[in-house]
Amino acid sequence: MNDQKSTRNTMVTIGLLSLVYLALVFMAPDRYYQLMLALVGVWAIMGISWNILSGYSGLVSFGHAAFFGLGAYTVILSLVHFDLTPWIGLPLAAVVGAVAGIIVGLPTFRLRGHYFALAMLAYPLALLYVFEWMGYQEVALPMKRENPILYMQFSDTRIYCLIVLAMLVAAIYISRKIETSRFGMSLLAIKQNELAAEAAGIETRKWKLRAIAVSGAIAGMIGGFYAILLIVVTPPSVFSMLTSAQALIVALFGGIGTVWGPVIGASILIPLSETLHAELGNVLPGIQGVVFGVAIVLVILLAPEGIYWKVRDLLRKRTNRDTPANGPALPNVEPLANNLVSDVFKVEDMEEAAAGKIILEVRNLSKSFGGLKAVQDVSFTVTEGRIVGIIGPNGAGKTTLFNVLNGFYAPSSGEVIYEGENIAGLQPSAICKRGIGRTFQVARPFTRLSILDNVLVGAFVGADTDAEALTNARQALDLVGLENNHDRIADGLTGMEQRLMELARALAGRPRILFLDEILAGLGSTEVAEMIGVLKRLTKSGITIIIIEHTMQAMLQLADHFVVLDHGALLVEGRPQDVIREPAVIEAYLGKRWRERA
Ligand SMILES: Nc1ncnc2c1ncn2[C@@H]1O[C@H](COP(=O)(O)OP(=O)(O)OP(=O)(O)O)[C@@H](O)[C@H]1O
Repeated sequence: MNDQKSTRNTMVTIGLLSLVYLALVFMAPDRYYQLMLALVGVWAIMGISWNILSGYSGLVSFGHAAFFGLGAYTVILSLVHFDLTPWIGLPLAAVVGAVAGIIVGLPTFRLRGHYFALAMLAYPLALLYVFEWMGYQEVALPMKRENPILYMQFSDTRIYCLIVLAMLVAAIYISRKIETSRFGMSLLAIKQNELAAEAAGIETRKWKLRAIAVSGAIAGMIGGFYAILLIVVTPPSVFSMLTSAQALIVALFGGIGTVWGPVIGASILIPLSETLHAELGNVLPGIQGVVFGVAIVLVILLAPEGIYWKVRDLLRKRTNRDTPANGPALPNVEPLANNLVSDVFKVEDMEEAAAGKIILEVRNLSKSFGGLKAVQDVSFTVTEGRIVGIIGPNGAGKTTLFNVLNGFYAPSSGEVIYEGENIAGLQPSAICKRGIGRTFQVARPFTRLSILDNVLVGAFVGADTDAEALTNARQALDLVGLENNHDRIADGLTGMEQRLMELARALAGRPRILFLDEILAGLGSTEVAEMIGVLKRLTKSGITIIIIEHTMQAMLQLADHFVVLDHGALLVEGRPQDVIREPAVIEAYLGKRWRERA
């Protein structure tokens, strides 16, 4: 990510686009076409604003007209009432947009998915009626021809194009900065899986609020500029559904989740809709809406993530065809004997473990769902550098226990002591920040990102700077044996590679304890052996592992200590070779056939 090459490429692309834009502006035959080019810039910026919140974080907004309209009214009313120059009015509109973003975000981020999208719809509609009620049905820009530079009232439309180009370059720059920093990575993680993001130490609420503030600021500023271009502002012209829809559609059409999407979308859709409106507007009023409607249908059918990603996927497929696949270099570990028990139990290790330092102490932990006691009064300790296996029949409460230990559920009672502090009930991100990482049962790769960027998402929590995060991510890839494949795109990784990548993501946060939820699920026997080798190597570097796994054979090869749950309660705990001989464990979990084999 954030390397010099990517910054240079962005700068070169911005430079080339600016040259093309300027050439078009100066070749444009009349004012009409110049105005159209200015509008391309306006909607590209508005699309970028939408993309910063919705494209990166996945929180779809139908309400960006609220920020746009507030910006428009800020500029025009401050000029009408206070004679304030738009050069100050525009930054003021950005501040108003940012503040509005935070005010909207605070209550609305409590909602998820469709509920968030629908709630966002309400804000511009409410503002539309509020501004009408306040008597601002039609506010005209006061003419100040005596000082066109101070009041941004130029007779040459090309100057507006230059201003919008400068704002577009700034918006692209800001958006790229976000995209390639921990800000964008955090938003992408939220988009993929908000809970997993929390578990990776990302303070999701904080990043979402930052995103809506930046997004609102950009929308407010460009709304203010639109007011100057439009000369007359009415509530429907800035707060309408079409305004929000246009921001959304240029981004969706061009490519969601990338800064170039809105630029591509606006460059195609705005000239098309404006030209059709000019040519056919008399016979087909509302033709612009039709263009945007058709665009959205086409994009859903042909390229659901937009033109940018479609083209990129096609180019990548061609490149992959031309160059032989660079297979993954899996970690060089000796496959462990498939035959269990005998060679796994090393008494010396166990004695050493017993003498080790206690890193985690679970005291009388309980979690109930209504009347159901999913975890009941569970107590055990975890020794540093060891692997603790949590086992038990289906519904025994293993996942619930994991979720309480990771902060996804607050316990009904009990304590979890880590480094002298009771961490039970803290947020997942706060627990992760203290050095406790987690992987999930279902691997969740960010398919558009490289392996390195996927891992980087988890690295920010343990790093003060982006450079430190990058170093940690590379080291984590090294630990799991994926360092040679770091620039491969995550889409198309094998199940084993996805698991290793997810493990590296958790490791990149430099955890002292790692919770692994069925990390071996879906792997073949050779892969299981390889993964066991990787995990054992990790504990040699001092990491403590707590793992849920259904495959008993693998658990016996891995764990130094078993905690057995049944009906939410601790059935027995101890050394694996002792635990598997316990009649209660055989009865409740292993079954009679196990006794016959043992
Ligand atoms: N969010 C929830 N709301 C209500 N009941 C729940 C919830 N989560 C788990 N349970 C119940 O708590 C009990 C323990 O479930 P849990 O998923 O922790 O068991 P488990 O040992 O992980 O099972 P498995 O091995 O099948 O994953 C089950 O009876 C389950 O139905």
